Amino acid sequence: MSQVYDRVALIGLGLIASSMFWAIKRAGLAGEVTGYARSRATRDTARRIGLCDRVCESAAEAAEGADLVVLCVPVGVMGGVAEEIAPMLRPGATLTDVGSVKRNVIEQVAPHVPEGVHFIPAHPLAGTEHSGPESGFAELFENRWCLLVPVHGSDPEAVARLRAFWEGMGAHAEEMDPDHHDLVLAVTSHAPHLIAYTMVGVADDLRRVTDSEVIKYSAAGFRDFTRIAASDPTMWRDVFLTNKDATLEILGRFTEELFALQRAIRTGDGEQLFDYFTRTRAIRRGIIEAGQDTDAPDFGRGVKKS
Ligand SMILES: NC(=O)c1ccc[n+]([C@@H]2O[C@H](COP(=O)([O-])OP(=O)(O)OC[C@H]3O[C@@H](n4cnc5c(N)ncnc54)[C@H](O)[C@@H]3O)[C@@H](O)[C@H]2O)c1
Ligand SMILES: O=C(O)C(=O)C[C@]1(C(=O)O)C=C[C@@H](O)C=C1
Repeated sequence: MSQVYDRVALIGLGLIASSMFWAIKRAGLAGEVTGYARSRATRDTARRIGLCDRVCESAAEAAEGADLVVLCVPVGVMGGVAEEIAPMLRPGATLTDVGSVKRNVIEQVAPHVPEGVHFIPAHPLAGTEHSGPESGFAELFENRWCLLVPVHGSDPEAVARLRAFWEGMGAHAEEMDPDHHDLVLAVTSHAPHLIAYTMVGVADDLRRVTDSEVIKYSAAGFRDFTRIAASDPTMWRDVFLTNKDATLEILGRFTEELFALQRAIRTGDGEQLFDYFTRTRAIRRGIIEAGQDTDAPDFGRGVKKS
C-alpha cells in the first residue's frame, strides 16, 4: 500500500488513535504522524512506546501543516478541540473524526471548519473494552466497517482519499447519512452497551445479597456482558448524552418487548415464549447462512460461535 497523506495528525491518543498509528505505519499510509493528548502522562507514555513520529505539546501544534487531522477524543469534547485547531488547518486539508455518534459531532465541529478545509466525519466499527495509548494494535480495523459520513457538499476527491486511507488500514468503507448512522448504531452498539451496563449493575446489587455467587458462577454470556460493561465511562457517558433520541427510541422498544416477555413468563404463556425464541433463532441462522457471522462486531469476540 502506498502513502495516502504526507502528514497525519491524531488528536487524542487512546485506543483508536494508537491502533490507527500502528496500522498507518504498517501499511506506509503517511509520511509523518504527529499526535497530541491532553494529559502529560499520556504524552509521556506515547513518547516512551514510540506512538507517533512526533508528540506535540498542543493540539494546534500537532495539526499545523497536516493534510489529514483526525479527532480521536470522546464525542463530548469534539467541538472544543475543533475550535482549538481550526486556525492551524491549511486550505485543502481534510478534518475527520472517529466518534461513535455522528449528528451531534457534525453540529459541534462544522461551525469551526474554515473555508477550504474538507470536513468528512467517520466512524470505524471496531473497538475493545480497553482504552488509553497502550491499548492499540495494528489489526483492530482489519475486516471491519468504517462508515464515512460526508457532510453536504463534501469534495468527492477528498472522500475517495479518506476511503483509501481506511481501506489501507484494512477496513471496508461505506458512506452513510448521519441520522441513519445514529439510529443503526443505537441498535447495534449503544443500546446493547446500556443493557450490558445494567445487567452487570443488577448482578452487582445481587452479589451483596447472595455473597459473591453471581460472579463466581457466571457463565460465558454474562462474562461477555462484564467485558462490554468494562468499557470507558467517559466515552460511553458522552455517547448516551449525544445520541439521546435514537437511543431512547430503541430502549423504548426494548422495554416494551421485555415487558411482553415478562408478562408471558408470569402468565405461563409458553407458546409466546417459544414463538419469540424461534423467531430470534431464525435470525441468527439467517446471518450464518448468509456467511456474515465472521464479520460480526466485537460482541462475538471471545465467544464460541454457535
Ligand atoms: N473504544 C471503542 O470501542 C471505539 C470504537 C469506535 C470509535 N470510538 C470513538 O473514538 C473516540 C476515542 O475513543 P477511544 O476508545 O480511543 O478512547 P480512549 O479513552 O482510549 O482515548 C481518548 C483520548 O482522548 C484524550 N482526550 C480526552 N479529552 C481530550 C481533550 N479535550 N483534548 C485532547 N485529548 C483529549 C484522552 O486523554 C485519551 O488519550 C471516541 O469518540 C469514541 O466514541 C471508540
Ligand atoms: O467490542 C467492543 O468492545 C465494542 O464495544 C466496539 C464497538 C461496538 O459496539 O461494536 C463500540 C463502540 C464503537 O463506536 C464501535 C465499536
